[in-house]
Amino acid sequence: MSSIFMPTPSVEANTVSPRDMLMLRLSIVVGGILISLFMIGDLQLIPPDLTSAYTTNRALIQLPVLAGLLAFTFVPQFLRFAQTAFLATVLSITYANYYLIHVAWEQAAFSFPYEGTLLYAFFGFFVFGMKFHYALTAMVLSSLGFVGLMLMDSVYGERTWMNAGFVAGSLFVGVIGRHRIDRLLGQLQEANEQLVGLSTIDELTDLFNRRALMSESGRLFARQRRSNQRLAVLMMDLDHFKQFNDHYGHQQGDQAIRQQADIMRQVFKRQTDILGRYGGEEFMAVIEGEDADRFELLAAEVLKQWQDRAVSNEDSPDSKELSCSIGICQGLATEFDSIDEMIRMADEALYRAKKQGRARYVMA
Ligand SMILES: Nc1nc2c(ncn2[C@@H]2O[C@H](COP(=O)(O)OP(=O)(O)OP(=O)(O)O)[C@@H](O)[C@H]2O)c(=O)[nH]1
Repeated sequence: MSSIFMPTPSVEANTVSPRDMLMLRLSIVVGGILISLFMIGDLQLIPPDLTSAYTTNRALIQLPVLAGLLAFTFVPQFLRFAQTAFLATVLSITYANYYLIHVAWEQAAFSFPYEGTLLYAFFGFFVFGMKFHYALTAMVLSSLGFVGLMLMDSVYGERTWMNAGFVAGSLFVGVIGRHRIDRLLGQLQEANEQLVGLSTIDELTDLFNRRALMSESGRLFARQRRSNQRLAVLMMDLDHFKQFNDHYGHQQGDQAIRQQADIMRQVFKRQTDILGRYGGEEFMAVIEGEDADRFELLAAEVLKQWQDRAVSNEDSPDSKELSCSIGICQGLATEFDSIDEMIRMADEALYRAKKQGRARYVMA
């Protein structure tokens, strides 16, 4: 879950799904509704001479602060400053509430309830999803503000310091809860990344495995088709690899497979190039490009890299050095039905390369 509102350590706060954004806006509106509902209840309870101060505080400070946050969510830079905005919002409405407690005490000796402090902070911690450090800052500043208020006005009589302790203690529990959630989300994200790695990467070569290769190349094909661009599928297969394996052993065979992967990484360097192990000693590269010549040059470079390495293959009936054969299918994506068709044609070209004597490439 890559969201700024349910943050994870490795995710920067610059991407968020439209659904998360909608949920955030809805929660701000719900916060506004809650404050409005409190107003209806409070106005029945507070002394009449406090009505004006109370209404001004709620309607002209607290609700506009929430409205400001809501408006800010529509600003393009919001994601960069979301956490700061949450902190500022929580502190603004909390301190507005402190002011209300102060005014109620001063004007009418009325002990206005303090529980809003907890509700506002918890709303920030768990509904907005404030990160741990922001939640900690909110806790410290809210607690200090409350203690300052209690030093100024003994609003709750002999329960004053008990209430102050209750506020600070509750906020502390909230912050610890936030910390645990952040840690668990971080662990979840890590496990998720490992699982994605395991399910997409071939262990021996670190290239894409067949499943990932198929889905990534299908995606590239669709993209090239939409923009009527060219792409190529190169199927590569080590020559007489059975003899190599039988002669040098399976571990050396694995080493040769890794070498093929290294060669591919050296030759196909573009970020958009999709490289994978199709199975056994068969490999595939799916690449985009402007002209067919480039694809041939790349295939020739793979062959040359094997020549340069001069890895012996004693028992090979042809050349005594390890080589690979390549089948290429290239063209505008719109000329093909699917990536599967291109793979099939590249495979047929590979078969012809084998038939024609191996250590070469053949165009479909
Ligand atoms: N060491 C090792 N060998 C593998 C692996 N996967 C497949 N092989 C071996 O690759 C060999 C493939 O043999 P064949 O399909 O007969 O192909 P070839 O001998 O390369 O012959 P041509 O493709 O016609 O040139 C088999 O001996 C497999 O055991 C692997 O992961 N590691």
